[in-house]
Amino acid sequence: MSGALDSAVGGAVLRLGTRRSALARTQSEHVAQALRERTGRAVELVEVTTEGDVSRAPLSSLGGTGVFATALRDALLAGRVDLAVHSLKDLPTAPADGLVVAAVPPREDPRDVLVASGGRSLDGLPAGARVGTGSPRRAAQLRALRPDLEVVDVRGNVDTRLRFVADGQLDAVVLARAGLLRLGRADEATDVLDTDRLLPAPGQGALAVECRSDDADVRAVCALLDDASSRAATIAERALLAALEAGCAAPVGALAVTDADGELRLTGLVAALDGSATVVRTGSGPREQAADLGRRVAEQLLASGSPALAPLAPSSSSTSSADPVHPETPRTSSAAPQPASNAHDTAATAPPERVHL
Ligand SMILES: NCc1[nH]cc(CCC(=O)O)c1CC(=O)O
Repeated sequence: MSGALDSAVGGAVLRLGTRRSALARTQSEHVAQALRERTGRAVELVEVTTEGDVSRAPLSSLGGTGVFATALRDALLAGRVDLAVHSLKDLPTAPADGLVVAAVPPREDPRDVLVASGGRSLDGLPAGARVGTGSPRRAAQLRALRPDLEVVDVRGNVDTRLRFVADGQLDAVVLARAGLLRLGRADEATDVLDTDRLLPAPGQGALAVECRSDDADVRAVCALLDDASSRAATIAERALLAALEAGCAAPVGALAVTDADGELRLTGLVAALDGSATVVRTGSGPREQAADLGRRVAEQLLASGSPALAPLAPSSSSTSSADPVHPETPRTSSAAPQPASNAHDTAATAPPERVHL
């Protein structure tokens, strides 16, 4: 079970824990194949059922969809698997005791896309069109861009969401381009939403390969997959998210890119859930100080005094819960029927779900 034993026998089979969704399996297989190619080691996928896949569960930590990560992390800590692949945007920002992100492989396209019936673009959707997303970040930015659309709260895996459009229940859905690319379905996108229109979630498009901190063998193997620029970008984005989680309850977007001189440039956004206010700040700095950059841009956002920044109600943060997978049918967003009001009122009556997808 231990890393030491694996090293002793040399080339022991690496057990890679994966969730069972098509996207999770594809991402895991992608990492498994990269490891096989670079190391010649055998890698087998071990399916781990997570709370997020089977039942309603409380968030395991402030601000994260820990439901997706917890069972994989438990399997790692129990020695049932040697490594696990997460969508970085689903991984809680709080580090897990005894575990380490051993690799951030080269990031896929971080942008969101629209998949609309009739091949429509976002601008081409008629007023009143029903657009599905389960993400407060996407909902808020969609409402800011197109207040005339009806944003519908949908849950379910990528295939389920695409089916809502195919069978006419919805006019469109918004999804991560990275997920569609990995599933070989990127050609179903009808509008690629540039990041100045819809800023992605922190970590979107990136994977995290996690293993036990004391497993030197697996850490060394995984290090071969690490991409310094993807890692630095996601460190900055997640530092921004972590700093904002401590201070506000609004949906958050963040994207860092490496510019021509090798510096990181980070854009962060918070939005009122109803789209009535958004605030965007940017900053840049050396890659080696990515976390500082994230905290600095977060401070600028917090200092903006924008009504988009709903203060975090003392009692709300630990009790809010989210189930990003079920039910499987679209339902009108709980935020939609509320009269447009400032973000402070919204936070007081209905704390937004602490899910930053
Ligand atoms: N929680 C859902 C989730 N987690 C990661 C991805 C897409 C892949 C990525 O962002 O890396 C998705 C689907 C989506 O947002 O459309």
